[in-house]
Amino acid sequence: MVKNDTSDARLLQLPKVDLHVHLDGSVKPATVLELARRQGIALPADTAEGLLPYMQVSDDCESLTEYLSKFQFVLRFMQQAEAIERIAYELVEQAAQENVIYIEVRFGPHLHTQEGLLVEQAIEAALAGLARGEAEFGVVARLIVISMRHESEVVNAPVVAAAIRYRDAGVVAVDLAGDEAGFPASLFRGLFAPAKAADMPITIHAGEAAGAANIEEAIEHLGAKRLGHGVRLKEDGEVFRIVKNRGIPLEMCPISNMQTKAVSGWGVYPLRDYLRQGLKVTINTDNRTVSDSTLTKEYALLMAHCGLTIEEIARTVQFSVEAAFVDETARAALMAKLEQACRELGIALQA
Ligand SMILES: O=c1[nH]cnc2c1ncn2[C@H]1C[C@H](O)[C@@H](CO)O1
Ligand SMILES: [Zn+2]
Repeated sequence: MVKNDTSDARLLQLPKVDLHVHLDGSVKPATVLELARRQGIALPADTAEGLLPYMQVSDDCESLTEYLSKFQFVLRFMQQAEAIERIAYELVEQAAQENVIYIEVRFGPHLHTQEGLLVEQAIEAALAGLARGEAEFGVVARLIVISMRHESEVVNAPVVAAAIRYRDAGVVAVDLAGDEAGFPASLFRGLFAPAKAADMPITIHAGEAAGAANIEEAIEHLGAKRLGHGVRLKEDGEVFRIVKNRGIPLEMCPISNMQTKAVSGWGVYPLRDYLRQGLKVTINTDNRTVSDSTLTKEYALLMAHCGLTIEEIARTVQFSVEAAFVDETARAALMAKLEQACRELGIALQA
């Protein structure tokens, strides 16, 4: 059994970077209790523990589609600016508790407009919560704006446009998430063209619930600079070479990948092979509540099940710093923090 508190205490102390974490998948159950009371919404349970079955997937989750069904419950409580601000702030707080030094939080602003909030207001609320968290906890926190695959171009185009307008205010990239098997990347070439034209970084969920063709499409036609998951890259040698030769980072999320059945188990999880074959692999949580994840836990599971060393874990954090959507001054500061801590912890980093 691998415990949440890992056997190597250095894992908790290691400075971390979370490049792929969804806001609505990382809401604390205790916060839902309070928001429901304040918003006058009835709940199916009256304790944080009792809410978990509604907010977390179980081990017998069969697919990404089933995994995605968990988000409906929590989105009901995230329709007001105040709630979004608080949840963003609390996500930075959760990250700080395990020594995350940089976090890119992602959310789909249109999902928060069911009660009249504007996309812009949702973005501003998330940015305000991240800024408050950054000021209080010292974790540099930025926002990625998501378009959802099941939404029409009429809904998604203004989301991408808004993301571009908020670029200087803390939105660092745009993303495409949701049902990958039902909505291939090729449907979204037009959607991301304005982001490409504005030189706004693009990351795309690809190769999670569908094959490597989506990865190729995301890179060649949507303009992806990073890939969400990319687990199924190994299915196509040519696409593998494209990702490797261009140094495109993979935002892998191991626990989530097990739950959505992107792979059939830890024994065939390709992360270590990808790393040893020279891919820029990063390790992320995806959804801290839905997946019951922390980075510390992801690292411990990878060491236990896939044989990663703590040096390899630190190497992935280095890749995360290199892949972060920040300016070079901020990147250098993050790298210096990581290097200093690794020296103190006795973890050898690659030069
Ligand atoms: O792992 C994922 N793959 C695809 N879509 C996802 C994943 N995790 C969360 N989402 C979706 C559900 C959320 O409501 C949405 C915005 O965060 O993004
Ligand atoms: Zn994701």
